[in-house]
Amino acid sequence: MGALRKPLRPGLYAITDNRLTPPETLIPAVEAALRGGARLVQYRDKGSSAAERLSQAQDLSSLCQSFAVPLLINDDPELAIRVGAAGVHLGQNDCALSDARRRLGDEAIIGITCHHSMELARSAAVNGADYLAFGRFYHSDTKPGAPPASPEVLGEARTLGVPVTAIGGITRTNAEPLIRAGADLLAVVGGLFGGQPDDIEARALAFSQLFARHHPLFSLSE
Ligand SMILES: Cc1ncc(COP(=O)(O)OP(=O)(O)O)c(N)n1
Ligand SMILES: Cc1nc(C(=O)O)sc1CCOP(=O)(O)O
Ligand SMILES: [Mg+2]
Repeated sequence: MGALRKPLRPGLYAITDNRLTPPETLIPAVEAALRGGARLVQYRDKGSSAAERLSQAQDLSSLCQSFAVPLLINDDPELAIRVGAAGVHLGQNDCALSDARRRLGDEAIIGITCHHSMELARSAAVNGADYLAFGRFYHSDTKPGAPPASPEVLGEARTLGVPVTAIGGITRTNAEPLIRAGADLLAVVGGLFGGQPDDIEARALAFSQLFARHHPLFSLSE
């Protein structure tokens, strides 16, 4: 793996969910994740109106800036521009990486879903993706139909020199093999925001401690 580019640091990648982090708890929930050491945040909301999404993304953008942690917007480069987010996450059925890059500029962080495919990963790397996302690694209540992946792809993808993200059903108790296999970031919804809200910070901290033990570039103090 090369050094992480732009402001990307290895660690927990917190992804919001309009079911688990509804508008009234979104900001305290993400703040707890940031206090626990989340290194990247994604606003992913498949249910709210455009006006609600704008308001929530604005609030998240301010919060993430106060922690100096990049905020990415799922699927929606225009919303990312409107709220001054650091970038976007795009799947294979979302807008093309080249279009998003043209709209957001060279400094934007653009992550690409690669499922379990090195072919998709090579194409995303050649086209300037800032991280490659593989998954799902475990059963996911958030996205049960996501195609499965196995950890070997993480090690293979490291050879491309682009940061590698793992997603899908990840919890504190099943995360270690994914970091050891090569994940720079673990993208988590239910394993972070599911369960008791009071425990979010402790859950995030547990992920951070796993990175401290098993990722060569992780630093708790950064
Ligand atoms: C970090 C990360 N990895 C994968 C996804 C999934 O993106 P996509 O395939 O576009 O599916 P939706 O999230 O849009 O349902 C992601 N969002 N983040
Ligand atoms: C949004 C998403 N994408 C996936 C993929 O495999 O591409 S899995 C997933 C859901 C992640 O949520 P949880 O941590 O609750 O499983
Ligand atoms: Mg998408």
